[in-house]
Amino acid sequence: MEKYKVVIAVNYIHPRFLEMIAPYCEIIRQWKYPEQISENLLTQWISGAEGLVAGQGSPVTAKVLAQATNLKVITLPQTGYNEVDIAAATAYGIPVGHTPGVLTETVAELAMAITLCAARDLIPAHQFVLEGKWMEGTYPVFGMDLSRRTMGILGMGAIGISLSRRARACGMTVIYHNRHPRTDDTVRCTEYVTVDELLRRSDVLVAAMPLTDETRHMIDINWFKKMKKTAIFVNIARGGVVNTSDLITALQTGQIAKAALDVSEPEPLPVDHPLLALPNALVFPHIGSLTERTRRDMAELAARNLLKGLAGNALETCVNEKVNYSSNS
Ligand SMILES: NC(=O)C1=CN([C@@H]2O[C@H](COP(=O)(O)OP(=O)(O)OC[C@H]3O[C@@H](n4cnc5c(N)ncnc54)[C@H](OP(=O)(O)O)[C@@H]3O)[C@@H](O)[C@H]2O)C=CC1
Ligand SMILES: O=CC(=O)O
Repeated sequence: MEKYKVVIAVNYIHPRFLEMIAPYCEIIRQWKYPEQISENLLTQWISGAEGLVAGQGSPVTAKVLAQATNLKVITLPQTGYNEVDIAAATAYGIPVGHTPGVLTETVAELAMAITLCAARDLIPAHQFVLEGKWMEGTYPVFGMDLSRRTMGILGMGAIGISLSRRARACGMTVIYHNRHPRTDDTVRCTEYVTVDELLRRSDVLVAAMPLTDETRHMIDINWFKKMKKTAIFVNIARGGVVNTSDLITALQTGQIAKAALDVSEPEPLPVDHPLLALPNALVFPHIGSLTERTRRDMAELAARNLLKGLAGNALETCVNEKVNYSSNS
């Protein structure tokens, strides 16, 4: 049997993914460097590919897709699909697979964890012990308790809902904003509010929406000015939903109290980036779904989506359902 020709344009791929596709696919090109692959190089590589593995940092633009004459499927071993021009993929009839669902609880758990780290000053407190300062006196910084506070979630989707359950378990009131209020039972005990009300009332504001043309740099200084000066801003969505220099200003001027960020713009964040010089910003290296079990589940779902698409069968989790194979047959 002739193997399908596949290009891997992400610099890390879980071994389980490679193991699952090995009997059916020949990897004709694989990007292995820490920086992201350039649009020009991907444009050259794509012409012979039937399958493309893309994701964090791979620019699957309209220019790249215009050369993808043999491409049957794109698979992303992640949920966010902001790296792919979905309109162009759809126009070319190429289904794009991603991995929602299998990582939801894991990412919500991380969101809750970094919220707690920021609220209770956990990392500086640990540092205080490591530096031997405890011998000189008690830890001098008061934290903020979460119970009887309000969490505002911007983007009440799968991850937002899972996070809202955790926040309520901590005794928080949960309010949220989406473009459309949810009508299902999952948002029971939460309140839909306008953006202005979300900003005004939140003690913790969490960004959990996708990065799109509409949300890019949506959270800016005008938003921070409407927030409480004691508020914590948490980002588990994408760095690009925030104007980073405005966030730095807000943290420097006391417009908000703290930030806890699983994602940043750029990624990776260089060590001399001004965000890292701020004592009230906690930055984590995009580890929302980084557990052994979840990454394996994501790898397996991404591999199944690739193999199904290559065989002309419906992807299990498709971003552009309109061009998924089942809807064509
Ligand atoms: N840090 C990490 O490791 C991870 C980060 N992510 C990020 O989290 C994002 C969300 O994932 P998930 O919850 O599964 O996605 P979902 O699609 O389930 O939820 C997204 C929610 O965002 C809302 N939304 C979309 N656009 C806007 C907008 N302009 N303003 C306000 N709300 C908006 C949607 O509601 P409506 O359409 O009504 O507006 C929807 O409820 C992903 O796109 C990804 O970027 C995902 C996984 C891991
Ligand atoms: O950020 C990770 C993802 O799955 O999206």
